[in-house]
Amino acid sequence: MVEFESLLDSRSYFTLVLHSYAKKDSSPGAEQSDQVSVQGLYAEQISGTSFTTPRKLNQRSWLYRIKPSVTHEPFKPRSPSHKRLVSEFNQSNSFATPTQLRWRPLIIRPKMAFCMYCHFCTGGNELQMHLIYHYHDGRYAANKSMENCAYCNADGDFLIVPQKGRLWITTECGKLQVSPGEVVILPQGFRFDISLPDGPSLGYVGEIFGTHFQLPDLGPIGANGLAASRDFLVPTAWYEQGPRPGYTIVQKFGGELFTAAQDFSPFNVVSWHGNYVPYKYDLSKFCPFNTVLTDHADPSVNTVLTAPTEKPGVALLDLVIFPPRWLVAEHTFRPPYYHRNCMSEFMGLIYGSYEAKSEGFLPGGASLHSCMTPHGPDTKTFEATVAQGENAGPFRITDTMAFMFESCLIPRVCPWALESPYLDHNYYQCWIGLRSHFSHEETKCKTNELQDVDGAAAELEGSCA
Ligand SMILES: O=C(O)Cc1cc(O)ccc1O
Ligand SMILES: [Fe+2]
Repeated sequence: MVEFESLLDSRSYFTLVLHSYAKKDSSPGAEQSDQVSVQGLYAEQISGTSFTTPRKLNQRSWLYRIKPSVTHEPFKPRSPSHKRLVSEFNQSNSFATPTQLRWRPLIIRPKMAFCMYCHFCTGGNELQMHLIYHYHDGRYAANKSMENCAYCNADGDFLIVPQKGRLWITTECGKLQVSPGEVVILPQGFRFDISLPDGPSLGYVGEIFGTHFQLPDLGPIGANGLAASRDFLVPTAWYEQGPRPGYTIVQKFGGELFTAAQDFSPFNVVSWHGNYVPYKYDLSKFCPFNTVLTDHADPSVNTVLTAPTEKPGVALLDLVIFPPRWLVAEHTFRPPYYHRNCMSEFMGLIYGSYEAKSEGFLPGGASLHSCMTPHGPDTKTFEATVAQGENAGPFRITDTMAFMFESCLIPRVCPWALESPYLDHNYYQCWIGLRSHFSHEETKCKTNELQDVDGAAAELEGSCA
């Protein structure tokens, strides 16, 4: 593994260029693309931003490979029955709903490989945004390693959040082992395969289009805190040689799947350098921030990565986490407040329990609170907090990792997510028991007291006159 230092610091004008060589002396020559490349390798560039994107945001890498990616049979559409599962969402095949939605954890059906059966449960629309941005998120379930095939997402970047079972991901830049508690970014265009060393694997997938993730600015926090760039890891170069008859590239392109046959492995990159590369991050390395005296900080305080839009501070997708931490706020309602948000919130739970939900939101489960949909702690959480009284001592939230994908786009929900047996039709019930704690009598009394004080003050003034 190589450290990803400063790669994500888009503000650094001198972005450190990473390089990795799987074989001695396979480093490129003085030029990116030598006429006779070092050790007979083909030089191939992969661009994650347009050629002319300003330098501080420009992302590209040079891959030095045994055979170039272009050496394959023509792409053919995959069978229509499978296309349905990954098609982009539009007004006719998905629904916008302001209802609070929650899904139970998925149970894995037999023989599902990651690349073929992504169970996306929500889609995005572009109505409120520049056309280039789309967004959808959901969950994956797989119990079969990919064999003799690689997946390539030509549309956008995948953010994968495993919840159960490790993922062994081979990419063109090398191998990444990603465990629950870690997240991995597979940027647009990179070919990868996923095998499942622990058997069945569950988790969440977000996909962003037209932009890439970066570290959030730290503002007044200063130069340190939240996710540190040195904790993002990229793979070291790794390659396989020799014929691979019947090898298939599965390419997601415009929301549909295509396949192309080739007779060699796409993982034939002997060395690479550049700043466009798959990477992973261990969420336990995150340095959270929080309230230290009163009031509840907005969850943005613990943003791991952000995919920005052109509007300052408005994200196409923020990855926010709720990690173990101390809650110390004095006479403050500590759980998440009741709220409605112009941003849409998709949440998942990797392990433990979530501070706003006493039951029903399980590891592997998911919830969706769309733009301006009211939500907040369930009745039990509220009542337990009130019962604790105003002066609860410091309390450590432990053994938990929840996360949120927060987006300025309004998700559209696919029919199979709304008709899913995992949908919790009783979700709304968790708030129905919230009763009024307001007492008109007490208020009246307090108002009278105030009037008395006013009266006394007037008397005092009068006596002074
Ligand atoms: O809705 C949620 O549970 C996420 C959330 C947590 C929090 O502490 C404040 C706002 C918020 O949206
Ligand atoms: Fe929320």
